[in-house]
Amino acid sequence: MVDESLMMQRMSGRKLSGLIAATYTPMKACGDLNLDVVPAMVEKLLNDGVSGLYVCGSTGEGMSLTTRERQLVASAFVDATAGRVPVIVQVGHNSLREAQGLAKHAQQIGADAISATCPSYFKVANVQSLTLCMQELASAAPETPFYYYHIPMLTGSSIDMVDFLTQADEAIPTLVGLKYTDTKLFEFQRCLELSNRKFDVVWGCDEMLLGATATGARAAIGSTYNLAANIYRKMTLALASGQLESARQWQSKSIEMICTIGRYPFHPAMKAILAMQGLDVGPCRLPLESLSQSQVASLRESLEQIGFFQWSEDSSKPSDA
Ligand SMILES: CC(=O)N[C@H](C=O)[C@@H](O)[C@H](O)[C@H](O)CO
Ligand SMILES: CC(=O)C(=O)O
Repeated sequence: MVDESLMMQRMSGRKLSGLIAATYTPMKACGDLNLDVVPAMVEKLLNDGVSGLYVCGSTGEGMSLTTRERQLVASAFVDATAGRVPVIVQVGHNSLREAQGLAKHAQQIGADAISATCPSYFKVANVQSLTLCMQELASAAPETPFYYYHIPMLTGSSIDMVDFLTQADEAIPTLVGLKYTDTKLFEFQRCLELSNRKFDVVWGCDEMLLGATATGARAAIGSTYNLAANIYRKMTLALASGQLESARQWQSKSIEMICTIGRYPFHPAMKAILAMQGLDVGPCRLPLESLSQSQVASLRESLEQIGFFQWSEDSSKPSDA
């Protein structure tokens, strides 16, 4: 049975805020999980000032893991975090039954929230169908806040999110908001402003965080907050103190970093950068062209050239770097 009072308590105005890292899933060279590294990953992120973790998302390769592995990864991050920041577990699956199992497990281990993409092999074609799918999924974790994960570039379902929030509000009692990974700032703004700012709509495109912050974003979930949370924090601080030009320069550093990484297979390159920062999280699960030694060397050189290692670590202004 749904414990309404508990639900109300958990959801009463507690919105996410700040930078939430979409964590990598650490693996051994052979491709098996390497969960021993999780505590060190969590400590690094907390030291970097990250204010939440998003586990088994796109960055964490949730879709490439077995159900059991996803449960183990979720438990490892929840345990290592020990309540210091919220942990959101991504439970989307092409099989809604599997997704329900993951949702139930996430609730049992005490995840602060769950989040899910829609099924994507057979496309979810309209808002009614999306609402029904997510209702079925979220009902398996009736005491855990739910964020729908809107990422049309990967799911192929670009359903209007204002329509979805409007319909799903009643149908899904645990729905608290969205992880919005698209570039339509106007749609994001409408979602934020819907029903007297009822929903927690979290921004998911790191290279446009400045625009999203100006639009009203209070929280962002992304992959590059694993590597360079610092530059985004400086950007947000600059914006908050009216230094728009400086804020723009920090966003421009983020774009430069992402474009540099984007010249290589993206996720393996991100994992290689974490290794440069002292955290060996191994290869990716899919054979996504692991970087050769010479590619790692050239990635490092390109990052040095753009000043990445200075501006992701020190506290100087971008113009001083
Ligand atoms: C597809 C994907 O992984 N999107 C992430 C968030 O949802 C982002 O954090 C991007 O990785 C980031 O914005 C770089 O393009
Ligand atoms: C980046 C992101 O938000 C994800 O990994 O799902």
